Amino acid sequence: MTTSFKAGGQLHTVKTAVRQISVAPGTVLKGMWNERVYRIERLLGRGANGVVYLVTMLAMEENRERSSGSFALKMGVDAVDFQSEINALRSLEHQRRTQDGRVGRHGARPFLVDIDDADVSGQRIPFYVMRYVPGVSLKAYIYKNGADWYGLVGGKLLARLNKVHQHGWVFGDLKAENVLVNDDGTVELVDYGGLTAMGNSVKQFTELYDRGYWHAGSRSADCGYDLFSFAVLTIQILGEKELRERLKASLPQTRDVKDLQELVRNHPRLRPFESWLTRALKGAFASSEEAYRQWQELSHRLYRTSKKPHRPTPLWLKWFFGVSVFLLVISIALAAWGFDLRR
Ligand SMILES: Nc1ncnc2c1ncn2[C@@H]1O[C@H](COP(=O)(O)OP(=O)(O)OP(=O)(O)O)[C@@H](O)[C@H]1O
Repeated sequence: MTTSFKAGGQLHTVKTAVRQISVAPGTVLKGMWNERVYRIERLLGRGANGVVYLVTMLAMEENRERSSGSFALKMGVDAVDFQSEINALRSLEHQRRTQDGRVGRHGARPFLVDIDDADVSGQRIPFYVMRYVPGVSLKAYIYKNGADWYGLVGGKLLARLNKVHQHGWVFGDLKAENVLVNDDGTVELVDYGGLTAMGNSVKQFTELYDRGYWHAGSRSADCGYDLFSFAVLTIQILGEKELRERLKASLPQTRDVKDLQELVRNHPRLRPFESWLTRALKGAFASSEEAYRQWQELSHRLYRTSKKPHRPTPLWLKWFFGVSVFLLVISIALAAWGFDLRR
């Protein structure tokens, strides 16, 4: 759960109202001010601040509706709740247009497409439209494909964070749900509500991944803040059960980064990453560029010395193997009973 600068009671009211938002697939929404039209395709996710749907933008051409692309549309209860996310996306969009100079090319899709209100069952609902990121959460990806893939995917996530840092930002609210991984292993970040300019104070974060919560440093936005969250994320993905047990056994006031370091040291899946994780937890990397390079070196070394990440065996191959073994056993049995198989 994300903690933000809202007062506790107010946050609770927002969450309850957000839970009640539900729009059926096929519903067509029209923005009240910009008059763009969207068809709801399916629910993508639900958070504390809003509900996100996959939508198709519809354009009218010769009195007929024509689809003009897929996007993610986030609805909430109060436009103020979206303000920090919208500001962040606006800044990223501005940067994309001015610095990258690649508008319109593949891979340079807009961060922010529209901001408006819509009438949903007689209620005015604020929404904004952003680029759609295909994929599943990092946790779901590793659960499906196996922990061996973490070295590769973790490297791609660090490369993304490095890019954010190079543009003068800190992501701020890094957590498993905000990292989406595509089938081909492409990693993208979603929910820019925690994006903070370097040097300012991070205001939207999730306690578990927060450096301040572990008494390991301030909430001042520097690249070490995101690298710390990345280290906790790694511990959570590779040692979830042990981390949960540790959290249950300690009080938030007494939580200490040493608990995390000890967990890493004693966990068979985390120990190979110990040197890197210890540096990230201590804030000892000079830059995320250095952190990325060291992660790549380490995971290549681990990849070469351990077994290669396996791809799941296709079902047909398992059946083929099973049937072959069965036929072999039958043949041996028949031969043993004196049947001449050549007759
Ligand atoms: N652009 C996007 N493309 C695809 N899926 C998205 C996109 N944005 C959000 N989602 C999905 O919707 C979920 C909720 O969105 P988001 O994290 O923005 O909500 P939130 O209310 O800010 O959540 P939190 O409780 O973490 O603050 C995400 O975890 C993700 O699965």
